[in-house]
Amino acid sequence: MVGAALVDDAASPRRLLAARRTAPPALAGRWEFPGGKVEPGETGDVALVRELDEELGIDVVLHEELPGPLEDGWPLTGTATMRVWIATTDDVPRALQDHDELRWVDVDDPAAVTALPWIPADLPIVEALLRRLTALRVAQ
Ligand SMILES: Nc1nc2c([nH]c(=O)n2[C@H]2C[C@H](O)[C@@H](COP(=O)(O)OP(=O)(O)OP(=O)(O)O)O2)c(=O)[nH]1
Repeated sequence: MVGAALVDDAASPRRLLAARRTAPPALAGRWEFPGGKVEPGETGDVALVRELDEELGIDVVLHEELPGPLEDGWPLTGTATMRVWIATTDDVPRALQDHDELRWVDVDDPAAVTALPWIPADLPIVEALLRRLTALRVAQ
């Protein structure tokens, strides 16, 4: 799997896009990083650019990857893993597929961000991401 931490500005991120899933029933209503499955023959970055076009109707630029504890990024449930990239877009994301709500959340309010009902496997990713985004801001 691949997912995007879509932010308003790669150098000085203030807002992060969370997306609320519509399916399957066990995950509907939970927030996640937009993205999906890498198809045969695709690299992860190519798959992520395609998924964001399909799901949100946006062209994205991928910036750094958020390193996870595994070679393939972050553990999800079962044996699945997800690589996550910080991404930006000049377009306005729309919930075209797989989501019923998109929300720009405030990176400076980590308690509010982590209080959203994320897919449980995403919470460690969200926490590491917030630390990384804060570090990028401080470096400015
Ligand atoms: N997209 C995404 N999937 C996640 C996250 N966290 C997490 O556990 N998952 C799981 C949920 C699903 O079982 C799987 C991704 O499935 P998906 O429906 O988004 O991707 P897909 O490419 O198979 O589906 P589709 O776009 O063809 O509909 O990974 C996350 O942050 N983003």
